[in-house]
Amino acid sequence: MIIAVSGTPGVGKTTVSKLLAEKLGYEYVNIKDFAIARGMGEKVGEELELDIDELSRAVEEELKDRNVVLDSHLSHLLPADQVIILRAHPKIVGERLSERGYSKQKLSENVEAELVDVCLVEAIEKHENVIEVDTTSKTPAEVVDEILELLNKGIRKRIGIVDWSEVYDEVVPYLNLGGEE
Ligand SMILES: Nc1ncnc2c1ncn2[C@@H]1O[C@H](COP(=O)(O)OP(=O)(O)OP(=O)(O)O)[C@@H](O)[C@H]1O
Repeated sequence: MIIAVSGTPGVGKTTVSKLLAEKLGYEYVNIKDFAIARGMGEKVGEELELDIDELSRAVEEELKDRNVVLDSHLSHLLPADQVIILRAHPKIVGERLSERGYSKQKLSENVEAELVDVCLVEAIEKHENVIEVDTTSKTPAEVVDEILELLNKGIRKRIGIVDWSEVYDEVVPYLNLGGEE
């Protein structure tokens, strides 16, 4: 069983993926490490540009018969039996990515992506089994318990639980509306 945990950078994918894998007794797979170990991808500045088709083939070939939790903001684009899309208030995403020293442009791109549901929309275009979880004001353990409760009830699809358009004004400070670098 492949469970893909995805979402905007900074929503808590790695934290939740590791705890979810531990609770399920699944292998934790960081997709970036998986790709690098196989000589995939091309360094573009700080980023590793990955070929999704090549990555999908490798995941399909190597992981399809194993119980794994895939951790990446790209994992919803890969072959998976279940996709978990983590959400967080865009202000939280902004605060966390600011602490990492993201440029104003990169910060704005990611906050906007969370604001307009980019990962969720991409996930439901590709997968039927998509569970969306709002991590705002929840501990990682509470998030994992919520995921396990849904899966144990046989719920494979639960989306449409956040609408950040209502908080747009709160995140304007993180949006690079002036086009600064
Ligand atoms: N539920 C939570 N409550 C409070 N803090 C959290 C929670 N989940 C994650 N964090 C914190 O938020 C930061 C980002 O978490 P994490 O690295 O797991 O996010 P990510 O989505 O994997 O980011 P990236 O995609 O950049 O790797 C970390 O400092 C982590 O400790």
